Amino acid sequence: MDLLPGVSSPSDLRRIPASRLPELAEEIRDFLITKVSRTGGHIGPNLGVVELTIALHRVFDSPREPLVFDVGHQIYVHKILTGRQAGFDKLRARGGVSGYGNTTESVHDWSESSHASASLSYVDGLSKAFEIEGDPRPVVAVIGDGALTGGMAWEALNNIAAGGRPVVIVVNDNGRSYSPTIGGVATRLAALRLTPRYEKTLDKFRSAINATPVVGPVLYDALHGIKVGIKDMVSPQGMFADLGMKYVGPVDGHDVAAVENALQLAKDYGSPVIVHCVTHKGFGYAPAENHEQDLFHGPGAFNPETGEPVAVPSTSWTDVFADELATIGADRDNVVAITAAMLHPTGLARFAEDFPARTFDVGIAEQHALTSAAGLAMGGLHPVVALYSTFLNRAFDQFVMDIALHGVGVTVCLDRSGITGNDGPSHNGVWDLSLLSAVPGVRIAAPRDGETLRLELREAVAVDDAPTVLRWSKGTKSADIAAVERNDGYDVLAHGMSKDVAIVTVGPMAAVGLEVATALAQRGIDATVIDPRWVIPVSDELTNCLTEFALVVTVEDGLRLGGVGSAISQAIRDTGSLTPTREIGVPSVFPQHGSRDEVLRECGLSADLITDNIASWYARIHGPHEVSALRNNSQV
Ligand SMILES: Cc1ncc(C[n+]2csc(CCOP(=O)(O)OP(=O)(O)O)c2C)c(N)n1
Ligand SMILES: CC(=O)[C@@H](O)[C@H](O)COP(=O)(O)O
Ligand SMILES: [Mg+2]
Repeated sequence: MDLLPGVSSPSDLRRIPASRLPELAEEIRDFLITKVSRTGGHIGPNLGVVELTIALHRVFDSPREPLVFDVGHQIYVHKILTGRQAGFDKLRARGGVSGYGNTTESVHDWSESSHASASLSYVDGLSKAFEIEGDPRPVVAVIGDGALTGGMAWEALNNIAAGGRPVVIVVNDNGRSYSPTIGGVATRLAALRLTPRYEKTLDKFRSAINATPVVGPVLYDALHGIKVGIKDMVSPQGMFADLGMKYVGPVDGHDVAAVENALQLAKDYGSPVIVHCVTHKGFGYAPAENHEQDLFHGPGAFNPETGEPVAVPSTSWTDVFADELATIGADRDNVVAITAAMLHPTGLARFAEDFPARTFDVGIAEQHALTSAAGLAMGGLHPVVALYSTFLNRAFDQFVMDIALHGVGVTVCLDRSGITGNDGPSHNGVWDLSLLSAVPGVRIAAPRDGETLRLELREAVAVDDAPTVLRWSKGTKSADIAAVERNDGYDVLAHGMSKDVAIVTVGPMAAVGLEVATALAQRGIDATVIDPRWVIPVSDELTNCLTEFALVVTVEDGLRLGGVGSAISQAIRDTGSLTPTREIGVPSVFPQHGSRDEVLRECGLSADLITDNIASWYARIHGPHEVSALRNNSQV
């Protein structure tokens, strides 16, 4: 009889006999493959933590003893074991479970952010809180080898190691981020992975001691300290011991009993301890295990039998960037590329293939990526840093103080800008325009289609005395939209017959702007659609053009507060013009996961809602009589 349907809480799990846990693990794997093949998601990372998560919930009493998952993309098994199996039919979609932690879904979840390398800081804080409250309960972080390459993890380790509090850090070491994890930390972990003899020694030691009648278990505990000593001798783990952290492992992360033993040891230890679990991303599912690029890190929907993708391939914004950067790389040998452990997702794989010596994977280390880029630029090169927009947030200071302050020629290319949707609030790339428009000297372009992306990327890498930024959305690129008039400071995409309304669109909102203009015309309102291309700084040419209109509306897939619209309105006001302006953008909220279109609509960024708003603003500003007169004129 299947076990999984009977598990809706960790206490249900703990009632299952240890001998049947491998069976449960297989049921969970089948569940994951069946569900995630339909919805898409992080199948690889979650197949790698099935046994680990079972062991976690058998040893620790969640939620009283917190389990914090780093990034949270590997949290599906935790959700399956904490009463949320039904939510997987709509995983990452509206009405289903989110793809990361979600405190609204369950008390078992702690962090909702999908930004890596933060889990140790959460548990540092939680452990300090419990200590102050006189509560000796342990806290647990599960952090991947990739997330361990993020600087924040080491800031936290520095604090945890000195604190003496019951913090258990489970290193889920599968040797991968998307690609093989880079750097000294990864190399050290790999060396540790090669010393499995430690676990065997410990097992023999434990079984010998525990076999001693009566005094065995007591003796085992009493010898705990010696075992720790043995650990230090048997397992070279200077990396953590030097920090004052005890170390258990390396443990076979797919052996539930071995992981349970190691976790119990760590829990009993009562002070900061690392449990090093060696796992395999995609474990138990051949299409994932054989997927060299990223072991099915986060595919879209796929055929469960073959692993083949279901979606029909289309040209993405990322594809256009990848192609154009490789072409630029051939023309300009001083152009180099930097990724923060996302070579393929950001489109740098082609450049890396053509120019391996000019491509740098710095690990999940966006702050370092930017300041290293400043160094590369100071050294005479032109770095192109490719990130997802949301991950730039954590490197804002480095952008301002290490790049912009020095006026160095670094180009930052932000993929997944704007609303991404299914990856939840922490993945939307909506802060970039507001944050960066405040930076002195920055130049920001928002391509509206593939052609303008190519053009603006070339323009960006030609600038060597200021930071340049390009930002584009997730997924299929917009159809090319030709300008009906091209000026230095802006493109006109559609001319109205009068100066009723100017709709200034940022990037891919151009297509929406043209839809709105057509709809307004049917209501007797004339709209001109304008794409600034380079949206920050606002060009004088654009500002002067806009002051001639009766109403200026900007539309951007980014925060309304402090976005491009704010900058344009301010530029118009600074001329002394009284032209009324309105800014349409993403409100300052954290929208829940859903499709991009669903979330854009909720934010008021759908063509019909924009049309209604512009019509009502126009009527309110210019009076209904004028609108009807206009309507009469336009019918002439
Ligand atoms: C700050 C930040 N940068 C980039 C990412 C994108 N990202 C998500 S998972 C991942 C790899 C994580 O590797 P690891 O921690 O080893 O976990 P695994 O996928 O191997 O389980 C990356 C780079 C992120 N979530 N956060
Ligand atoms: C976990 C993580 O940060 C990424 O893997 C995220 O899921 C982005 O996925 P896409 O590449 O599909 O936008
Ligand atoms: Mg990993």
